[in-house]
Amino acid sequence: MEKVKERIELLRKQLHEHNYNYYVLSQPVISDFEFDKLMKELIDLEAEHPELHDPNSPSVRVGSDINNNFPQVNHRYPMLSLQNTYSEGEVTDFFNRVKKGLNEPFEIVCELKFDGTSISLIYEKGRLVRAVTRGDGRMGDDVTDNVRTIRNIPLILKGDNLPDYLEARGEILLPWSSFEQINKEREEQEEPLFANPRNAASGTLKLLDSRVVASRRLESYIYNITGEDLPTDSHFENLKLARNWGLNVSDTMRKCKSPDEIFDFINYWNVERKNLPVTTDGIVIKVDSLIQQRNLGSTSKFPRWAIAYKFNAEQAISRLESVTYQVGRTGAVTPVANLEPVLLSGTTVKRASLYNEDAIKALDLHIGDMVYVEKGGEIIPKITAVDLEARKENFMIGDKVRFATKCPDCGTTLVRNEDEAAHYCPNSEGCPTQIKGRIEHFVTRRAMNITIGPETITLLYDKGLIRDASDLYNLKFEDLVNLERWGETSARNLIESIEKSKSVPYERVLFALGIRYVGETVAQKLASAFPNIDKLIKATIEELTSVEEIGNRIAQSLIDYFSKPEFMQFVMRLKEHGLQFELSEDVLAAKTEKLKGLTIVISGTFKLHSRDEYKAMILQNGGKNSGSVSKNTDYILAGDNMGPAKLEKAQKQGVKIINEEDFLKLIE
Ligand SMILES: NC(=O)c1ccc[n+]([C@@H]2O[C@H](COP(=O)([O-])OP(=O)(O)OC[C@H]3O[C@@H](n4cnc5c(N)ncnc54)[C@H](O)[C@@H]3O)[C@@H](O)[C@H]2O)c1
Ligand SMILES: [Zn+2]
Repeated sequence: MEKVKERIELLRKQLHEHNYNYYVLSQPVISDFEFDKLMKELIDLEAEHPELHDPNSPSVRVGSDINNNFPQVNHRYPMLSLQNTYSEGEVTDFFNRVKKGLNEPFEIVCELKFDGTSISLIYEKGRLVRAVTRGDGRMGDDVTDNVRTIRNIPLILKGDNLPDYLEARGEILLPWSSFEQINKEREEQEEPLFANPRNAASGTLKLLDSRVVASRRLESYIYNITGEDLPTDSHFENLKLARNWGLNVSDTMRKCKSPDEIFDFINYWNVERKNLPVTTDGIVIKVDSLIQQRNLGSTSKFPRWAIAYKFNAEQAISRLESVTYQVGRTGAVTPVANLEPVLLSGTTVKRASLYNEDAIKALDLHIGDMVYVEKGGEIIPKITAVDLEARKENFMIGDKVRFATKCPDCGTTLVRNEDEAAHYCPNSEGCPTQIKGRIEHFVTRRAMNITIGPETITLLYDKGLIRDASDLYNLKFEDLVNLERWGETSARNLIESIEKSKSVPYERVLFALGIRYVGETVAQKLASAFPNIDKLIKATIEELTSVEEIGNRIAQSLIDYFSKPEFMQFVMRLKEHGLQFELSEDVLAAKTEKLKGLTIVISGTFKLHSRDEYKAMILQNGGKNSGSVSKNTDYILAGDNMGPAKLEKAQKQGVKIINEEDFLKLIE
């Protein structure tokens, strides 16, 4: 008995933590399948031991995505989760339960289960007034500003017979193509990758800068209409009408009458879903009639009139042939597993990522091992386990995999910092891959936008014409025109493109330098806080971390960069070539110091300007914008629906609360 209690408590604790990683941080550490297995164990144990019931158990509560960066809003109708299963038998059980519960004819609607993050779009008289996340099911985060940037969410609905009050509920997702693009950029920045499009979508929806959200190409799929005076009693018909109103309803939903028809739908989409532009992780099976739905009711966590059947992630088994290492432009070394080619989710897989030394150790990997590979949405698949049974009878088994000690490119001894998982090649000045990688980053479209490909960079590097990106500005027409396969036009084009890059604005030049952890957004933040490079070079850790979103890790990386003579000389050479190392006149002219020294927290929704506009105004006027209330807060700029937690904290700390008009007077 004591044992069971301990196990239940441990499971609850673990599941709470995984919920937090998944919903709030958008960085899960275990797979959904493993999570669902733990949850099932908890549910089964709790069913056997009703005396250990706890209303706060993760088995009876919706996992919450609430963080304190957004105002919270109550849901008029609760937003629940779905009961889920991986077993066809449980789908049949569900069907029979419904049949028994209703004891009258009924119809089922089968839909794809889109794997993103849920949203409730509130339309009043056809206008989008609010968009709220699921939160804990009873209240969610108000992310209206961000949702307004999603192109297939109409701000005004079409048609005349619209209900006065309407909640369109659906999923916000990131198509595969955008997900891969974002992860490619994060990889270049050596930022942690999103495990799958779902985490990328939920992470994006909770960003504080709507402009970044707008650039990420989120999409919505609407799967439910709630409200008073709905047009019909059929969920299916209402969704069809919603499509005419302009909402994006998938045309894959089908009506079914029997378990067999449901299984046909499941089997069809288990194959066909691989051709969809977005991720799906199962199908949802719902009772069609709204009256029947109400009669069946809900638990505190999910409706009794629906169930989700989830697809298993696809796995393959293959032999590990070797482990090789790749060096990135910041010197980070990543291990790659080379496998005997094997078919997985329709593509031939030859490589899998191994992340870092700890991941290799955890798998206890040996060359020749039979390993399980899975494609969970990553750019390249990952190894999830080793077949230990197979190892026993395996005559081909080789050495235990040990992380490389030398750089595969330049032979320098690798280093690993104490609190980091990654190994680095410290030879930033002489390691060819790093040098070429930095030049490739420097010229990308979003940095200096110079039209030159990796092959040309390698060619010019091998010929000794460039040793770093600043040498691009020394290139002469004569240097290029005589190169093999080059002509006058290509030589002239490159010279012109290089010349043009001298007018690229300061923030993009900062990004182009390729300082570890300094991505586009960070570069923008730095540029507005330190309007020229000399100020940035002189900035202390404290000054750097006082800028919004700049933490210790980024600050330390900047300090390290500017303390290396080779990088300082590089920056000076770029300066001599005439690149932009300060904010342009017009940006500077608009700047004031009216809010100098003041820290302001923004909370609630506003009428006169958007949150982002207010944020920009604070920065433009020399103030600091912070996400949470603390003893350093000077003002709270409060709109409607300010989060109750923030309000209470503000009153406790005695922070002054001002409204939109007061704020605008401050900067008049
Ligand atoms: N790996 C982890 O650490 C971890 C942690 C927490 C949760 N999870 C995963 O998340 C699941 C629980 O998440 P959840 O509560 O959001 O449930 P869920 O994602 O399994 O199902 C409910 C959600 O499905 C979505 N949905 C998509 N298409 C739909 C449709 N056509 N009709 C209705 N709803 C539709 C809705 O947003 C709804 O909220 C777990 O089963 C687990 O797989 C994983
Ligand atoms: Zn090296």
